[in-house]
Amino acid sequence: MTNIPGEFENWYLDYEAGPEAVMEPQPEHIRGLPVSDILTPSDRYQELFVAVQTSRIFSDSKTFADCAPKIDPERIMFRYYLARERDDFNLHNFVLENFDLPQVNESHYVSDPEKTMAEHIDALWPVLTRHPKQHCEYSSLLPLPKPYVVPGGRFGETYYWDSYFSMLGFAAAGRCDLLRNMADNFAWMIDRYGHIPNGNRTYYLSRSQPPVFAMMVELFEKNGVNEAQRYLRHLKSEYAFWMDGQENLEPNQAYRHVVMLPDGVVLNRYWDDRDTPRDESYIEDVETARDSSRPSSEVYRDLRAGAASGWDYTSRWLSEPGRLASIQTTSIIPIDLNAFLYKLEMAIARLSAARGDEATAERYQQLAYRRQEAVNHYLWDNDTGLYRDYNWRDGEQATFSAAAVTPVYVGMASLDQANRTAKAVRDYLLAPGGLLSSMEQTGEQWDSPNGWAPLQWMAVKGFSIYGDENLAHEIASRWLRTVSSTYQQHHKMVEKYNVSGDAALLGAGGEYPLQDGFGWTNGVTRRLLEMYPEG
Ligand SMILES: OC[C@H]1O[C@H](O[C@H]2O[C@H](CO)[C@@H](O)[C@H](O)[C@H]2O)[C@H](O)[C@@H](O)[C@@H]1O
Repeated sequence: MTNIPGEFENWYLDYEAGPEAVMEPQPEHIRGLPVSDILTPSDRYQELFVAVQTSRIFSDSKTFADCAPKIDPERIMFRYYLARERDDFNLHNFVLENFDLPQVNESHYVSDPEKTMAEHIDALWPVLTRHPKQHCEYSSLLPLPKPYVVPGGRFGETYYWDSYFSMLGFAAAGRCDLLRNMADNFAWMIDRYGHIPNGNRTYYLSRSQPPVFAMMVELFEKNGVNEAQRYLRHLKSEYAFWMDGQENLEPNQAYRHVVMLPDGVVLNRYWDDRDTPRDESYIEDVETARDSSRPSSEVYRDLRAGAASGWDYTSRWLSEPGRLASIQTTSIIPIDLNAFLYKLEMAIARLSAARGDEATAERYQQLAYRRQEAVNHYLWDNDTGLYRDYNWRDGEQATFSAAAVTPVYVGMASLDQANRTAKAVRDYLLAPGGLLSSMEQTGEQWDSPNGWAPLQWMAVKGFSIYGDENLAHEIASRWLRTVSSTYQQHHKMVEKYNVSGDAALLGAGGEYPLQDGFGWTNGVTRRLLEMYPEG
């Protein structure tokens, strides 16, 4: 099979600062940051945490996980043990007296209906930007050295994979300051925590999210690779995190993110180091585990691994579509994760070669080719022409979903594979309002009828790289029509959309209400408007 390089054109970065070959890690006290609290709220507040979450005094389980204590947490616990013995004890009042509730900054933002959608998006970036000085001691928020952009709504912290798609919009708006700040924050987290967490919350530290740092770094590759060089060390550290433990595996064994297949090749899966209910979805996870006959710890681990995938939740991770308790994320080798890691291997190879380190370049290129071969063997179905996830425990391929565009997007597919993926996308996923997430309708938010900005972007860009400009333009224009008609009706951008029909509908499903803001929708839409000004 002939391969088409997954290069992006070096678009429009107007980045002036000189290249820095290495960005040395700096101890936190040098940067003036407080030492992070690595206890999550459930670790710290124990019985109080369980009481608050199970009594449902907040409709969203994330609210209490994001509360900041007004005084030292140990004193709060002391007060709690005394207060709860009293007959007139009121848990809700106790929480309000002892904690500050999270604020949603952009809820006060009033859209100007006169603004075009692009102007609205550009005006929102400052509203969605958080500054390091807002850190509260003992809150679950992890301080970051530089300003960062959040998705919006209940998501008041930075999110790993969302950020790449938001960054497309910063670049289109000429916000190179934000681009650099975001990339530097993620590099800093790799130094500080050994990986990029799901988001900058203590309760997100035990997992990561789809590894897209190599794609962020690629945004700095204008005029060769000089600007990207400063992140090479971080790319290697991130790779070590994802491959941790591979050297001790035997065939059919798995450890954290790595799985050894029967022929000795290693591919990756999503994972979370904890196996308890998620702090931010505590009661939801307890109820899901109750609905399963498996040990609760296994269900919790699979729910957490599903959150690490960014597709929380989807039929891709379920053995019985529509039944969340059948979740089996850790049994699945996902097509998108392995494509992102191919991209990471190729980025390390390319940046090492540019530095004259041929031995490292050669090693990572071989790793990438090996992964590509293994994906072709286990995750590519040549009979039907589909990329699918692979269940390594039962040795079967799963159903087709929009994740199949990822190998096209990263340049890992042959021309034949890309063309056959394009045909499958047209046949099964192209809907009037854009690209559906999957063919299943389960009530989960990463299934049909929902469409999400990151999936539209990877499809548009991927098919365009492989020369199918018709399909690329078709997806882009359908998506832009969906987003702009919703914007005209509601003057807002949201997290996900129902793309199944001609009329623009807001997305629904999943474990929390639809959020507006919204980082990655804004970023992808802004960039697509630039690529396709006529729609
Ligand atoms: O609170 C539940 C879950 O929420 C997050 O997932 C969803 O929002 C993220 C931010 O936009 C996005 O990255 C993810 O793809 C969405 O499914 C969070 O990432 C999960 O860890 C969390 O449990």
